[in-house]
Amino acid sequence: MKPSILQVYFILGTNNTEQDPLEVLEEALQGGVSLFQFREKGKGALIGEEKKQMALKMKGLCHQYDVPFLINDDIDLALEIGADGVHVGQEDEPFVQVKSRCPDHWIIGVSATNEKEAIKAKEDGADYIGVGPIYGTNTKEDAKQPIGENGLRNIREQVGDLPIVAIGGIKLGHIFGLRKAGADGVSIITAISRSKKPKEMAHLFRKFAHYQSN
Ligand SMILES: Cc1ncc(COP(=O)(O)OP(=O)(O)O)c(N)n1
Ligand SMILES: Cc1ncsc1CCOP(=O)(O)O
Ligand SMILES: [Mg+2]
Repeated sequence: MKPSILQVYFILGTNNTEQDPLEVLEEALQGGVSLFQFREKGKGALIGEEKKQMALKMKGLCHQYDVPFLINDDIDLALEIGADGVHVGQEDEPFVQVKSRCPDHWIIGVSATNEKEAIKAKEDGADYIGVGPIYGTNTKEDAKQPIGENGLRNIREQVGDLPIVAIGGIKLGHIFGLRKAGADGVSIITAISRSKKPKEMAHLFRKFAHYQSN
């Protein structure tokens, strides 16, 4: 997997916006997000057939824009609808088991909050790690204490060139510091999903991320 695919990694669930989630996703894709994760959990989250239908619509949109479509946590759904990958955390189905169930070409990401988790994910063969929360976030109810840019830097020092995406409370102005601390990209929910202009916001994230990488 090319690390540049992580440049602007947008995550969305239906409860992360007051707008039509499919419109928000399409705008974000038009703005230039490079990777997408469907993360349907928490209050009012869709389940069963409704969740599946939403996932299928989101996958269709992502593919129209040539953006890989990943699913958070729900490996069964990802396999059923033919996603392009999955993301799992430390409390989810173990990575090694997930890897053995999924096609070789899939992108499989793992969360890491500290150096030990990051090193283990690298040894296990994760395609990338989602490192955070970097800053405070209201989006994830069970989020750990923020690790800051120093925490990210320490993890980068331990994992060599393993692709890293930073996550948690990220706003546009954070990109430069995060790239400097070793992130290949940023993973965002609120800054795009609750923006009045998701397309413009996604475009700015892409522009900044791209500028920094050149
Ligand atoms: C890119 C990325 N990084 C981290 C996470 C968090 O995963 P997890 O710790 O399993 O928490 P939930 O998102 O499942 O609540 C992520 N989803 N994506
Ligand atoms: C899923 C997740 N994992 C760590 S923080 C977080 C939430 C990120 O959302 P936001 O960009 O709104 O802070
Ligand atoms: Mg999870």
